[in-house]
Amino acid sequence: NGVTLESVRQSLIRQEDTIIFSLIERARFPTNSPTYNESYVSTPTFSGTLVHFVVKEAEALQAKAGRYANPEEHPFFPDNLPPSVVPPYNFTEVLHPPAASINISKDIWDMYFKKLLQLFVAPGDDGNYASTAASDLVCLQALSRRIHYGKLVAEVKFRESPGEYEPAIRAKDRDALMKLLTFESVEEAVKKRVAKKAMVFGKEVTLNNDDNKGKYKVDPSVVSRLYGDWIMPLTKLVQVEYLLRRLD
Ligand SMILES: O=C(O)C(=O)C[C@]1(C(=O)O)C=C[C@@H](O)C=C1
Repeated sequence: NGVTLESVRQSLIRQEDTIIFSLIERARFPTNSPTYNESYVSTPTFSGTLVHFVVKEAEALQAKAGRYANPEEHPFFPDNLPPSVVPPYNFTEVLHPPAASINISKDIWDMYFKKLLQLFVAPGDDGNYASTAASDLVCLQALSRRIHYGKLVAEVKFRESPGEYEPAIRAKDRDALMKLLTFESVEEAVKKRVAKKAMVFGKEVTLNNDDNKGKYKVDPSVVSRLYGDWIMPLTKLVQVEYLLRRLD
């Protein structure tokens, strides 16, 4: 089949649009801390935060609709998901089967709530907790898809030069694998491009030509930082995990 490093990079570039728009949508709301406070939700059947509740219930619904039959999708709460009600689609098998056991959703969840959110959301409370949780869900799913896409990136890299990767895989040498799969110049380009996209997508659009006064819906330098400090490192972690299992 026709996956190349070029084509997977094109997909990562396209996914930047989705991620940046999702951040812009979340940034419409202030922090809204009750969304993340366990004492806010009261039901005898669920204990946890509102965002946990919304993500779990949304995943149950989407599981029924077949979302997780796609190897590119990874639920945050994989335990006890209901079965799909739709017939299976025959997705082409590109990944090495042990890939299915890799799910770093927990790390993505922690990164998003403990690190990212406070960097691009203004403090405050406007009562829109349900919409806030719904926006978080969209961000989390976009980030998860991008980060787990590292499986495919790693597969393509392995296929292009198995001889380079095999010794490091056999030696279980994570540092060597990390070096092999890293392209500094690509990472620099990603950071610049996402900042530029944040400028373009996050501009106020008016009919006059008034300039934007340097105001954007999410700070372009923050988007660049999210990618450099969190999104790309987790994508690389997925690549290392994948490669370590590539010869199993
Ligand atoms: O483009 C690649 O080669 C990737 O592996 C993707 C990615 C990224 O996450 O954007 C990760 C590691 C590389 O150093 C460069 C970029």
